[in-house]
Amino acid sequence: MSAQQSSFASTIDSLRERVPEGLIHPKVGIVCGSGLSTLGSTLRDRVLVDYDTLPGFAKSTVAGHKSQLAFGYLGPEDKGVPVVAMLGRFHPYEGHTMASVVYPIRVMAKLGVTHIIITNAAGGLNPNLAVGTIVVIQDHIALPNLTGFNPLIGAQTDLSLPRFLPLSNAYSRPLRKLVFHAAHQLGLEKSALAEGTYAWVSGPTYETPAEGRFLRAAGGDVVGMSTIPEVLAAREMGVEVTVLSLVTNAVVIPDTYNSIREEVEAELAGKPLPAAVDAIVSHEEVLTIGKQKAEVMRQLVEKTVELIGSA
Ligand SMILES: O=P(O)(O)O[C@@H]1C[C@H](O)[C@@H](CO)O1
Ligand code: HPA
Repeated sequence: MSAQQSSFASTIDSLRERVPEGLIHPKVGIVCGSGLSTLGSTLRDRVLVDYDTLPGFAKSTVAGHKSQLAFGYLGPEDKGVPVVAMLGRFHPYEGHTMASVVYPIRVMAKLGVTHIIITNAAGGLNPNLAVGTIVVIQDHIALPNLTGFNPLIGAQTDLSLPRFLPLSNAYSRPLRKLVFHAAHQLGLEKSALAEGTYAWVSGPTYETPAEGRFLRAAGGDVVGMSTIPEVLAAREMGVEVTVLSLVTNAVVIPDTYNSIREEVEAELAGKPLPAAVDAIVSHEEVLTIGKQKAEVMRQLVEKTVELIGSA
């Protein structure tokens, strides 16, 4: 057994000691993004496991991310679906290795989840996406993956997994359909839910205006610092994935820059100054919108889980 396999074995042994038989093999895994962990409090028969008590798990260091796995049932009493939710995730920018970032996803897959719903907070690149919109991700652009920072790089420790993973079908069409059915059943307005492409960046810096323009020109609708490693690990292990991105801020992409020379010349000539385009994004803003929209995200995830359970 490789060192990594024996680490998985001890994580799962440790979970077995604490999680009852009915919940230890959940059907659906959920990853809660920045400010979106309230879902954990609505699970029935909930069992919480702190990451720092689990072999192999790191600890999340980002505001708005707890460090707990929550097991429980989601959905109506008679049709409750066993789920496991990550209340808080790991990002490479925190200093975690890629192996640590995707470790919980691999544990979920080993416990038997067939579907994973991943949520995140993201910046809007597409000007048609209002802050507060939930975007069902249909594709991604991952500059880190294309430039040697792919979470699947490394010796193959499990030969049953594919070495060359196709990603043309990474975002399950049937699951995306269920999300739209769930939104319809909840009576959400059409504008509450959109579809788009997630651009993954490493962070922790937010984009410069030129980087935002570049990612938009490349086809990105939203930009964020997480999720893609989790998608890759889940797909490698044969799990169906859907991703819901909450637009928490608009990435400012000016068409042109205000010329400082023109500003100074206008100043010297006593003419009115052109309006400056200066919007500064902050994690506090991200968390505020996350909090405001946590309930609708929770309802959407819960209804989607219910539909997965009865599909
Ligand atoms: O974990 P997610 O992707 O929800 O968090 C986003 C990306 C950064 O971690 C942080 C930036 O505000 O929010
Ligand atoms: O504007 C953003 N850029 C990158 N990641 C983010 N996560 C929330 N907002 C953003």
